[in-house]
Amino acid sequence: MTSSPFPGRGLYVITDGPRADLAETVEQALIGGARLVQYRDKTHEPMRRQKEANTLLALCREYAVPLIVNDDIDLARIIGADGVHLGEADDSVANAREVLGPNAIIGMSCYDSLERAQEAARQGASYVAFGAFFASPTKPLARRAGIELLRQSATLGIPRVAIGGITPDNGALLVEAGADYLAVISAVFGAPDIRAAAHRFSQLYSFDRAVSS
Ligand SMILES: Cc1ncc(COP(=O)(O)OP(=O)(O)O)c(N)n1
Ligand SMILES: Cc1ncsc1CCOP(=O)(O)O
Ligand SMILES: [Mg+2]
Repeated sequence: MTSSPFPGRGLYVITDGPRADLAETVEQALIGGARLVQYRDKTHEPMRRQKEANTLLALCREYAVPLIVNDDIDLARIIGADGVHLGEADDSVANAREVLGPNAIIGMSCYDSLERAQEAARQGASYVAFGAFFASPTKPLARRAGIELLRQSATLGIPRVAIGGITPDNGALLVEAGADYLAVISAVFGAPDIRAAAHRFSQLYSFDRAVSS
């Protein structure tokens, strides 16, 4: 099974539900340095979801940042998104790859399980996500993971994303432990200044940019 590489490390912002200023807030996060965007909307309004996802895709293209759709392989296919994020309630990596093709970015939630991550990598996932590492305001009942999982998964061979209650302050620990991306909702989209919040997260990876530039 082929998996698709995708660039770099950094801030991975995830939207959370309908909001009138969705596109503006995502643009602020992009200006602040977000390197991946996920459209996550747990409602069941297909027309609105498709319209919003299309708008975000056009915006992400302007900033050359991939757009990932949460849960919904069909929506990702219909709008031509860069990929999909799957959880334990969703379809398999293999099926998503079949539908979206070899270049799609396919992410898989692995919660606190190294075994699940190894299986996802074997099936051709582009990245795995662990967490929640901290108490999440967005998903208070999310299963918790320990930071050691990031060190234990160092040899997986695909990027590792950390999620759950991450702030610019506690995020440094996760980056140091090996998180390639920090996936964040509330500490970016709930911040009074979204661009500044995104910039603070991006700074946690500024060493990478200094090395690669
Ligand atoms: C990057 C990233 N990591 C984890 C999740 C959570 O996925 P899941 O467990 O399927 O939960 P929902 O987000 O669908 O509620 C994610 N979306 N993104
Ligand atoms: C979708 C998801 N899965 C585990 S925690 C979480 C929510 C992350 O949001 P926040 O950054 O607000 O904790
Ligand atoms: Mg899901």
